[in-house]
Amino acid sequence: MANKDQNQDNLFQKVVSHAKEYGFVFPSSEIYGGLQAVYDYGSNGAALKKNIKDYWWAAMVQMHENIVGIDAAIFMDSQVWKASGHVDAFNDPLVDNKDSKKRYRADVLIEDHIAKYQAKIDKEVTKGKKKFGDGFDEVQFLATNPNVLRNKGKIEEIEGRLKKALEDEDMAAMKQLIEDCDIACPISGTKNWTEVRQFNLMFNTELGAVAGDAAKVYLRPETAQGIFVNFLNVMNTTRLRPPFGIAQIGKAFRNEIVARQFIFRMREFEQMEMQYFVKPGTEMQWYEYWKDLRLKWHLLVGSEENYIYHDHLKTAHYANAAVDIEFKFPFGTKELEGIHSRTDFDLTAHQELSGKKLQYFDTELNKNVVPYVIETSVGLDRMFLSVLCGAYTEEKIEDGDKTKERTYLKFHPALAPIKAAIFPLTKKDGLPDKAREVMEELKYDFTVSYEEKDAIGKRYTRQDLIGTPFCITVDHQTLEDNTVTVRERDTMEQFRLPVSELNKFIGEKVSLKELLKNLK
Ligand SMILES: Nc1ncnc2c1ncn2[C@@H]1O[C@H](COP(=O)(O)OP(=O)(O)OP(=O)(O)O)[C@@H](O)[C@H]1O
Repeated sequence: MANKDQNQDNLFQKVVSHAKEYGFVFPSSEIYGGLQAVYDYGSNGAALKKNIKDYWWAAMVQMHENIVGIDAAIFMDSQVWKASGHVDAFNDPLVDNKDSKKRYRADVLIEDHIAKYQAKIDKEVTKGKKKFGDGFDEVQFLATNPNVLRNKGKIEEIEGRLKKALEDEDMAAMKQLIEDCDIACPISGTKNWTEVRQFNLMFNTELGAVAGDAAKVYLRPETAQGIFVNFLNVMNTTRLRPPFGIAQIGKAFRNEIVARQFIFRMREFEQMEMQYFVKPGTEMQWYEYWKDLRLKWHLLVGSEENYIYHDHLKTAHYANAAVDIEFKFPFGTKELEGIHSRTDFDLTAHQELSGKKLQYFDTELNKNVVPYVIETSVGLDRMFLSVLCGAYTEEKIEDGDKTKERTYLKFHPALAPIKAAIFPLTKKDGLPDKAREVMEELKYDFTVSYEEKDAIGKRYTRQDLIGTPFCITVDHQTLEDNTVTVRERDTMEQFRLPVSELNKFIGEKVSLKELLKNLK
């Protein structure tokens, strides 16, 4: 267990370093020390991110004739966030240590404390395995060992109290739990805590130049509300009626208290959300449809063993069913995408506060109705991280009598930042000119790169590290018969192709159509 965790920790550190070293993700304002939980995307990262967006947009908007895209502003009337419940309820419990001045999420402090009891149980199991060897019966051991039972009891007790305090939004109970658990600040080592209080995750600023007149506005914490407030505009301009969807990709901002795990939890991030408006009573059928289709979308570019569904037993105040698609990140299996049946909560709330009817005329019922909504919501940055973690591959390869390590990013070609790299074998004999000619043929359709520095082997390695699926080498034979060597990233196989066939060959491999026609 400990070894496995250690490997996973190492793997995560490697992915984070790789992302920086090869131009995928940099800490924001790094020359000034970096801004916590804010990141910039480098040349390869920006290209990968764009390809993920295109993949999502094609699957959601282009492939569904009843789904359209919009691009709403980040700033919205602050009444939007009153109606949606964010002003009153988008909170996390927060506690400060008075000595270190460090701020924590109270529930996370308690969960980290619970993890210590779990670690004690794991240690007992390791000891048991050592002692009893092949005769070790783990189930029996867990059910009877007094140390295990004591620690299990502690976990159950603390979890129960935490759950109740969160449900009741009882901050005093949360503080009491921190005291009863004797939790010390990891930085100062003291137990000198402030009261636990609710902390609203929305950032706010002022709109308007004249002091006093300026209105408070929030940076949107989700893109969904931009869709709800445009429900009528879209219906009126597209003539769509339920079932239909509105999709959007855009930035969202949350002042997360615990910002860790790289781009998994950021303060500025992007969401790809779609709200599907349906006739009341049909929502569960559409919920199942989207639950199924969204997982299939992930599986087309990822390995099946990395994804699971996690049904929510307790749903948010606005939902009557909710499921997460979770991904096995190296630091744990965590939410990647949420599919929520949001009922008519949002439209009804906006209808009440704005006084505008947010309804459609249902011809079967012969009356105006507020539709129900199924939402699919995936973080673009989290998707990026899942794709990066899934692609990071280290393997041993035989090279004569030596064994070498090879690291590469096994992106699906449709997502790879660069589709093909073009190399002249040498810098002599007119090969660079010929290679430039090949590049000219390809660059209008694909993102390609040209390299002539270093030996071919080194150039292959550099492209492997950024996940380029094809390397194309122009050699002396090219000058005679206009064929090139194509080397495939994953198999490292090489074969010759006429230059005239390259567009078609690469086009099929990276085509969203080839990928998405399997999305059924
Ligand atoms: N701080 C964040 N950084 C990056 N992505 C995020 C962040 N918060 C949410 N997301 C992404 O947006 C999606 C939808 O947001 P939603 O409000 O359902 O998340 P959430 O349940 O609050 O997430 P979590 O429980 O991880 O905070 C999430 O599935 C996730 O992919």
